[in-house]
Amino acid sequence: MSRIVIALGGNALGNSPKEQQKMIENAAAPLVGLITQGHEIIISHGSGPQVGMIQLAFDFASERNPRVAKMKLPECTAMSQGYIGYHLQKGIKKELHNQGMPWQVVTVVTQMIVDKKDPAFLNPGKPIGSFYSEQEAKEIMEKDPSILMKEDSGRGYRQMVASPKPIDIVERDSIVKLLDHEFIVIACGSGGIPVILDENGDYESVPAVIDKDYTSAKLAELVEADYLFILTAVDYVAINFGTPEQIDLMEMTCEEAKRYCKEGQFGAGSMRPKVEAAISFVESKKGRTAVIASLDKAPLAMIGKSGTRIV
Ligand SMILES: Nc1ncnc2c1ncn2[C@@H]1O[C@H](COP(=O)(O)OP(=O)(O)O)[C@@H](O)[C@H]1O
Ligand SMILES: NC(=O)OP(=O)(O)O
Repeated sequence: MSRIVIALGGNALGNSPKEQQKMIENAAAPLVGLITQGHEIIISHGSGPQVGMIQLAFDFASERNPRVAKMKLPECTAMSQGYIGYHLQKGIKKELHNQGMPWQVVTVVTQMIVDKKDPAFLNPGKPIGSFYSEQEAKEIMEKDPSILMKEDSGRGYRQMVASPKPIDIVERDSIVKLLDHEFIVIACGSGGIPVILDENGDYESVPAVIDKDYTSAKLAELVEADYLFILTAVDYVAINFGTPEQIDLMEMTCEEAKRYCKEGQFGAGSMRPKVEAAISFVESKKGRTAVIASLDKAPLAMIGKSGTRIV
């Protein structure tokens, strides 16, 4: 029996509630399949697109109706944890029911401790929200100079926000207790709600979005997982990505992965955090393996027939 943390990418979850529910329904069978094989699973997920969408919806509504308040990033992140967690609970519960299995599935609203002096607060590098053309991005920045838009892995321009590194999970004990009682746990969604400890020992949220890949690696380490599966929108990690010389990688060692990172082979804010998270998890203890694969091919990735293994 292995303990497996599965991180679902926000961009792999589609662009609307309907698409998201469909993607999750498709993923539910292989996820439940892991449980029937005797494994224990913990699910985390991203929400870069969803957090941006929620923030934009509140900005738009509050400009038109004074009864609607603007919503800050930590609250948008909390809402995305609830919204995506709900779809995951629903999809997985349905599959459990179809297979006549008794397990319970539960989402934990999770806060993640970050360092208030993290240099990421001075250099926003996490893409959130939809993709825009260069012209649209310029217009958005002119209208609101507090917004920074940058190109994201050849896919268009997106809003960039601060993304500090995760340090510890506030609800860690609750997550472990739920696992010990055989719950299927969805936790650390959207990278976790970023909080810092104030002088009184209370947690205070900070305006940022943590990368769910780093968070998932941290979660996997803290719950002593054997495997970390990072499921996204591409089947493999590639070198020379997006060029005629693209090579999909079936496997890479941590040393090779570090070399490719140095060469700038992986998109900042997209594939690079996944590879760095995989390295950090694999190096945290002997025998740990990470796999980066597509949500579509999750069943194949789980039997080693698709995706990139980092060993
Ligand atoms: N070297 C690379 N190999 C594969 N994909 C890459 C690479 N560099 C950048 N990417 C991009 O990274 C994307 C995955 O990052 P992202 O969309 O942020 O993930 P998610 O939201 O699913 O967590 C891929 O869909 C691809 O467009
Ligand atoms: N929070 C986060 O990393 O989301 P994505 O995986 O959707 O980018």
